[in-house]
Amino acid sequence: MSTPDSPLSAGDFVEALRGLSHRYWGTHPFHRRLHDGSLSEFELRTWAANRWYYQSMLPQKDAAIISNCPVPRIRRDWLTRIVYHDGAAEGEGGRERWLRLCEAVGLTREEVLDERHVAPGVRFAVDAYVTFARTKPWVEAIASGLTEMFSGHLMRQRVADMLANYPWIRREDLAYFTNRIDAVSGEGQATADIVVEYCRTRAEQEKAIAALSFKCDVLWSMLDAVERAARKE
Ligand SMILES: O=C(O)c1cc(C(=O)O)c2c(n1)C(=O)C(=O)c1cc(C(=O)O)[nH]c1-2
Repeated sequence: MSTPDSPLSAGDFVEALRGLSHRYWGTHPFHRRLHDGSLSEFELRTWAANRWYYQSMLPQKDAAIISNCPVPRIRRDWLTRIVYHDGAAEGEGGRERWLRLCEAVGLTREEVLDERHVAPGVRFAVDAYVTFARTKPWVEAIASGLTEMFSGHLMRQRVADMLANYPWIRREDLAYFTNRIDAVSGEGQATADIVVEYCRTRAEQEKAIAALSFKCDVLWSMLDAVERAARKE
């Protein structure tokens, strides 16, 4: 008989995780405006310079997961994420592609790298994500990254909408997203498989759901802070 303490089946567990999709930042008003073309150039620059902080901290978040994880197969997997963002050499990788997008919207590398535009709320939210990965059990940290299950569709839409609605943005400026779309679909599934494999008890499953919920709050708070910072001009 199923009780409140009995583990969810793998299917129900994944459904419960997917059920958080309405909390994902895809529906945030600022993202809606990014997609429908109504952002000013200043708002676009504010978005790109702030999201830089998220992009730049992802390798440290993934390194924290590796440092807490005793499973070689998973550490190996997470290493590829670090190399994906940092690149195999200087001037390559997701980090570099994000900087190119920043330049395309009119920012200099210098003003992105020195973080002068990063809003306090964005820094606070991103730092909370990194601290989560450093201090929580590795499987919860991995579960918090499951927002990637929701991001493939959003990124595909973003490329189409930005090309249609900001005529001065070229396809090559969006290489960060076009490159990321393929990576993300595979990674989202692989992450879900790991979370299902390692969260066996109901308590572990609930922690994973809470971790994904926390991450939705991180992303949502980032956009709240970006929206406010972009009002200043
Ligand atoms: O453009 C997006 O909407 C979006 C969302 C997310 C996400 O949902 O966390 C990530 C990314 N992009 C992304 O590019 C990326 O590298 C990434 C890594 C992670 C993570 O939590 O480890 N999320 C995301």
